Amino acid sequence: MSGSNSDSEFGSSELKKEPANSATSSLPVRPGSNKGGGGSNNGTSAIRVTSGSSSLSSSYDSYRPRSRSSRREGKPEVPGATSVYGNEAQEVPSWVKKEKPVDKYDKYGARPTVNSRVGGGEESERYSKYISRSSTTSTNRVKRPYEEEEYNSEEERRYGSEAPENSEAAPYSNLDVVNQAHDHLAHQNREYSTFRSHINNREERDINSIVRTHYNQRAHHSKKQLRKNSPIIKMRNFNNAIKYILLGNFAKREEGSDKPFTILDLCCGKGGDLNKCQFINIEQYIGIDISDVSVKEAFARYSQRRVRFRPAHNQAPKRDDLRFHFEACFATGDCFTKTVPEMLEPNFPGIIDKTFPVDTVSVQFALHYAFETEEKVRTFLTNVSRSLRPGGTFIGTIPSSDFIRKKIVTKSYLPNAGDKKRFGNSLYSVTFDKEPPEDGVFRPPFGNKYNYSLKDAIDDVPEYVVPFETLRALCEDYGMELKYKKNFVDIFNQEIPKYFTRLSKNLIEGMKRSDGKYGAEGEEKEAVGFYIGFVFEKLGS
Ligand SMILES: C[S@@+](CC[C@H](N)C(=O)[O-])C[C@H]1O[C@@H](n2cnc3c(N)ncnc32)[C@H](O)[C@@H]1O
Repeated sequence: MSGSNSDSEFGSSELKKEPANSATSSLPVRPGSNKGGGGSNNGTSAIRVTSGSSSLSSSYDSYRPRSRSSRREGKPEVPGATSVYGNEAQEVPSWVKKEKPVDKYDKYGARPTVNSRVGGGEESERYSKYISRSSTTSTNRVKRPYEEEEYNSEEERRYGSEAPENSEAAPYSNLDVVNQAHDHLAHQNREYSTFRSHINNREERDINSIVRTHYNQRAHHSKKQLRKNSPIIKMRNFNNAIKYILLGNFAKREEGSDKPFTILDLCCGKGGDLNKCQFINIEQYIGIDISDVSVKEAFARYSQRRVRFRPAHNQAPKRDDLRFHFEACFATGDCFTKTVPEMLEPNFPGIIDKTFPVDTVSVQFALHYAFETEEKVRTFLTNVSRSLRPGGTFIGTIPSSDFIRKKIVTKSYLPNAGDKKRFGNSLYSVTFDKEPPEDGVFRPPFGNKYNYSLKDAIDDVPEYVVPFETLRALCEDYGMELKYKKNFVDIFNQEIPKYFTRLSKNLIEGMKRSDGKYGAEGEEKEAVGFYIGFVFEKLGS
């Protein structure tokens, strides 16, 4: 069973439930399984969400942070806000200048223009101090007027076809069909098809290629399935509850500050945490992921739940429970080899000056992909640390190295794994690439690969052990101090009483156990116990 967990699940009789929290009850949220598959290039691309007008300048306006929140109304704009990313960005953010639209922005929703810059160009040098090697950056710029259509159900808006095997994505090519007519009744009646990825020549591919292809395929697949029919729906709900709790407890706006409450979601997947961001009332969201299909899905989710009617000038926004009340932008990029400015600035000029530092950096179910090399982890932590304000929090979920060590030390391996060592159950499995060390302590701490499978979510994808003490020591190097670390089952048991009445009814009921209590049980409990949540705080003042 899981690493550390106590066994006191939260009993249904212990608390009286209240109606679902409006912020969490509409769109289904996805657990740590936001996937999508077949990638495009290694560079960056982005989607900016506009405030409803089709003009370019108004899309820039939508990122104006200090003019949108009612509690900030009347406060002047501060165009040259200080940024931890230093003086690299333009002195006057270009998006303040209201430039005339140019032709390349006219084809909303169509396949975007791709600009490629080879390392050594002006852009890569500009940020070179954040990363040791020169980089190759390509950008896809696309702008799309925000959706005003409403959907009767999540299914109604789904679209697209299966990502072909090895698809090296057609970025954003489906944006123009997100509203296509869809027979959602037929969709609901269809049998659930469990996800399996189709990746050729795995052995010859690097991790980025496998991960991107996998998550692109996953994103395509899940668009055609009813989430509630997933065989791991309870685990998804449980994982989501954990993320609500972590973000709810540790993502905070700066006390006494009039800056917008901002979250940077690195490896954001399909935007499964947008609902959680609404739940904690953020004001700005920035999501980046290497899977372009996932990013496109995140954008679609956001734009379909965005505030539908902008309030008349100077009026407070109407609280429409079905809509997100924060600004958002999305970009495609490799968070482990590229810097945040490299990934954002080409598409959102001035964003670093204007929006950073942020209050929280979130990395959910993804940091294990970085532990292939120390360099990737350091690049990632540079991104985290430089993006955070002092006192800001770095919140994440990762596989537990304690859990893995226990499995190794107790030799709790499954049979039938050939000459490899494998542990797990019918829901999840971990197969070590090489013979694991007998004491379960991996030396050196990077590059310790295993293949992870989770039914209907992750199909034999390479991951790397994250030795927690290594992560802690590295975070300290980057000026971040550990505040919290706990196994998922313990987090749930300790925190759910506080959240039971705040989370949506669907989410809570979706965690009901066979004994009438709430939480994970049986094989699911072991599968969720594989993970821990952590919080680091950025030091300084
Ligand atoms: C398990 S999913 C989690 C998604 C999301 N954070 C959530 O909790 O729902 C892992 C995500 O990490 C992304 N990812 C993996 N390697 C990445 C990289 N180098 N840069 C950016 N994203 C990456 C994948 O594309 C995928 O969307």
